[in-house]
Amino acid sequence: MTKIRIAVQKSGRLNQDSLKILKDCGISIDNGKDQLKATARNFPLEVLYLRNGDIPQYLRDGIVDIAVLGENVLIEKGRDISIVEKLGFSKCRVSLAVPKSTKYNSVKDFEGKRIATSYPNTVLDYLKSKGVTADLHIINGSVEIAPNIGLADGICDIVSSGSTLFKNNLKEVEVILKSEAVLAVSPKISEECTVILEKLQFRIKSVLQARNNKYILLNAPNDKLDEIISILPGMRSPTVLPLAEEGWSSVHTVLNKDTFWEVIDELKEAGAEGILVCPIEKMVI
Ligand SMILES: Nc1ncnc2c1ncn2[C@@H]1O[C@H](COP(=O)(O)OP(=O)(O)OP(=O)(O)O)[C@@H](O)[C@H]1O
Ligand SMILES: O=P(O)(O)OC[C@H]1O[C@H](OP(=O)(O)OP(=O)(O)O)[C@H](O)[C@@H]1O
Ligand SMILES: [Mg+2]
Repeated sequence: MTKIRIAVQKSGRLNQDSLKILKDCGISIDNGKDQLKATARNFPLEVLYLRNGDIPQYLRDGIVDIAVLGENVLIEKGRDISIVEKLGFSKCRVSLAVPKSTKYNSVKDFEGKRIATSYPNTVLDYLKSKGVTADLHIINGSVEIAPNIGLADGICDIVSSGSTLFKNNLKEVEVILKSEAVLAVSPKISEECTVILEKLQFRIKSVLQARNNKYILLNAPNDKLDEIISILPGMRSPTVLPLAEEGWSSVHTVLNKDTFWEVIDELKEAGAEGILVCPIEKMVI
């Protein structure tokens, strides 16, 4: 039987969340200790554990059909590879930073300067688009230390909370790109594997939808129902059921987690009571 091959980061920031999304899709993977390859028990899928930075080449060569990796890595070394799904975790940005004490006006200040980075293509493309030429020092890790040891005038690296920059007395001056974990597909994927990918994508979408939404139930006096319903976005229109107590109804709907608290505040204001918020296991639209 044909199996789709997926690359997942062997260890590091993407590993656990990548496996969690497969698990939430109902796919069980038997993992032996230090195993570099594993097979799913209940889905035609094989997992290869690889370095994030090596994955674009495996996709290009068709060694793996699909992969979970950082979008920033694709921008750096896999612009020819398509993304089929953004997965919503490992959100970060790739930015230029300089020592706090450096006076900074614009990206032109990098002209002729030394920049330490693990993302040379990303930096070069960005600087080129701004008409700036700089001298790159390519290093694979601990990039933020470079200005402090005299290796560079600035850096380009991943920033998330900003604490690594802060600890190294650096300030973020330009955001080159924003990134998150993505599902990417090999240009060499077969037709049979494309069919399996479609099934997997359908499950992933349901999982992501569920993660992004909450199910809410509330009680409302009937004379406030119209106002309360007008506040609710919902999948279609909310479900309204009569309560045992005369003059009251129970309203059920789905709320997006981004607007969740604002909507709850408005609902309370409009007279909603006994608001219950429940996680959604899967959401098929
Ligand atoms: N601080 C961070 N916050 C959020 N996401 C991050 C952060 N650092 C890295 N990432 C994202 O996670 C991905 C993997 O980062 P990680 O540091 O685990 O691996 P790596 O050292 O870049 O790769 P490799 O697997 O090749 O060793 C990055 O490509 C980026 O997309
Ligand atoms: O803005 P922050 O939240 O501080 O995150 C940014 C840091 O996280 C990443 O390093 P990581 O911890 O993955 O170490 P690594 O360099 O060994 O990959 C990245 O290379 C930055 O150094
Ligand atoms: Mg890292």
